[in-house]
Amino acid sequence: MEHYERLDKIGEGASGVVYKARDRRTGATVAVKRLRGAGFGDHDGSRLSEDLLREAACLEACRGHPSVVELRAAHRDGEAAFLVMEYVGPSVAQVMRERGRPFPEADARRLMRQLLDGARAMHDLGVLHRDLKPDNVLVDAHGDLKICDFGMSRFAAATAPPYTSPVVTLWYRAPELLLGSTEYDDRVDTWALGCIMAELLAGAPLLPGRSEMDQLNRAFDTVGTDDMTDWPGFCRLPRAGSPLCQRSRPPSRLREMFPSLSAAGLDVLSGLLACRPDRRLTAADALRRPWFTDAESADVDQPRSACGGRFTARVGGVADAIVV
Ligand SMILES: Nc1ncnc2c1ncn2[C@@H]1O[C@H](COP(=O)(O)OP(=O)(O)OP(=O)(O)O)[C@@H](O)[C@H]1O
Repeated sequence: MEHYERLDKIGEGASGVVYKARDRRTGATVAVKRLRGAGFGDHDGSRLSEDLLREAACLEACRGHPSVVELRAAHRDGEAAFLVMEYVGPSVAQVMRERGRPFPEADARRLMRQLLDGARAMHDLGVLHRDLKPDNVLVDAHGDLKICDFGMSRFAAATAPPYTSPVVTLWYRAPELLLGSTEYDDRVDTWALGCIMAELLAGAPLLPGRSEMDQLNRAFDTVGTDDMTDWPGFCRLPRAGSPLCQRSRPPSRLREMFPSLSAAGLDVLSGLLACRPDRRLTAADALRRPWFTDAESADVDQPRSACGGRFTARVGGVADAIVV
């Protein structure tokens, strides 16, 4: 890590501390995430190596997509493990806090197009992010978004269920996860994207629950249960017997909560926030809805399709150095 001069601390979370740094060889500003040190029961540091490899592998798979933060290097250095990434900018959470007011619909649509395009690409590659939230979406100098923090990610294609539960920060956690599902799919990410879309449009979190059951109650009260109990996977959910699932609920309140949102915007929001996972939009489905495809939105938004094409061709080679 001698190539990097550490500058300010820019973030800290459950999995590590993130610093702004300067690459002494190129002068480029980068972000260096130091993963948390080996803990109890990890005397040989094997968990740290595993965490580093998993996060690096998911980032590397998505490398070259304009909506995913770019991995530059990964290092295991004695007791410590580091991920070196392009430096992007503040998180959407920080930007929203400073802005203090909602985004207009056209801006929200442009941002959601970028996020859904990044999610579609990662899901096509078999990567589940599993922790999408405004803190894990960064805003670059052009106002474009990049998804970061793949610390909870997994290659779904490489491992069959059961998957770990719980994943995803509480306020963005899908109903099936709150009900204990271990057989979930990429639609846990699209639920989280629905919560982010609502937050961009409202300027405040949609479902700020205080506990898992409070979170589920808020989700059911806001979007309705969508006949959740008829979902074929429902009876396998560990918490299927919860009284919260038996209570009758009013239909979705999203229209009433977002009175000025266009019908096409509400169609995407309700589709991402469908309670039943089998009725929820995937990222690819969402991008095919009229909100994104009609002539007006296609003309007005900046579709980063040139970059999307570049991603299809994939950036050649691997990151600078993956040393574990
Ligand atoms: N490439 C980057 N460029 C700029 N800032 C970044 C970058 N990567 C991370 N950050 C900042 O650091 C914060 C923490 O990073 P990250 O989410 O990867 O760590 P974490 O320990 O997994 O956090 P959490 O537990 O909250 O999910 C981010 O919210 C963001 O503000």
